[in-house]
Amino acid sequence: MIEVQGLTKQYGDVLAVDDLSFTVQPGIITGFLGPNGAGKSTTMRMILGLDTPTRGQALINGKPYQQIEKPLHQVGALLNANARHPNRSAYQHLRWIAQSNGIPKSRVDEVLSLVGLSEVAKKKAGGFSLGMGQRLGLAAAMLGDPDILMLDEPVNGLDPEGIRWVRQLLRHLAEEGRTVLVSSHLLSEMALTADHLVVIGRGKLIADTSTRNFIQDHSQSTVVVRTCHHWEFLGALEEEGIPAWESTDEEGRATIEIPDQTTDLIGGLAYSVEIMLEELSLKQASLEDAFMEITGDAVQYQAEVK
Ligand SMILES: Nc1ncnc2c1ncn2[C@@H]1O[C@H](COP(=O)(O)OP(=O)(O)OP(=O)(O)O)[C@@H](O)[C@H]1O
Repeated sequence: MIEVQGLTKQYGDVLAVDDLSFTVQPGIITGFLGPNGAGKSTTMRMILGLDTPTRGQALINGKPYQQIEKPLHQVGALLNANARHPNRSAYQHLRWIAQSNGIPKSRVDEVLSLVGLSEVAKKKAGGFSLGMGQRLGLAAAMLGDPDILMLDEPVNGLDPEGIRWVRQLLRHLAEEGRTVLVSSHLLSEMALTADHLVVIGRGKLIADTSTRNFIQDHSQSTVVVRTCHHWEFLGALEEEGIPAWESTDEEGRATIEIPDQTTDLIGGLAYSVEIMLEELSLKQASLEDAFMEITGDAVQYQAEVK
């Protein structure tokens, strides 16, 4: 389990992380979501003891990272997939990490096979593609067979097959009962990967909820109706106490928009009041739009500081 309590990081004038508190539970995939510059990497670095908090603390299984004995056996992290020596082979890279942490050679072969790099294990890592680099980073994170995995944007730059592979691997690791925290700036990706979401914007906590609830709360659907009996139908809606507003479609025709209703109900109402509809459709707000809206301040902020 990871516990973040009042975590704050100030870099000069920039408040990168602002009084952040959340818990990451084992057995599920937790998505750490926020636009670029929201403070995800800084938070992860503080959890891993690579950056000192200005205030607050982060605990891993009840202890600050620095107090953990054999940390690689408890926490595996992928922060920067390019952190490898270009002239070392994948095998040498992992062997070096394993050796300095008392991990047997046999485990190197195991993780290479786990990430599908066995066949290129002897090749220089400098020539690896982005996807192979991510796989090598994941192999390094799993070397100590840790209970906790923290991965910063692990699917960045991967092709669809690579993304699916990472998703399946994370699912497998969570099903084994591990704590999995994975960051991303893409809600669409996290909606498919994570069970739970911790959403931040401008260093602040915006949401800490199940992915299902987050999607339900932020994906609004609106029924759109077009009818020659425009005013009559608006009156019928009012009589039923159903809120609606007037709008126009792309061709400039008058429409009625009815939020949070189903086409079944609105179609049924039209039938019951004997009004013919020329159009009855459902407009779904994109989840990504909702995400941009709630984290919008953070994007604005980014534009200002650059
Ligand atoms: N070492 C540093 N010195 C000064 N400012 C920093 C430093 N590291 C991060 N920042 C600033 O802190 C804020 C948060 O950055 P951070 O990298 O944690 O965000 P992020 O959510 O991980 O973004 P990204 O998805 O782009 O990696 C940004 O405004 C960034 O410019």
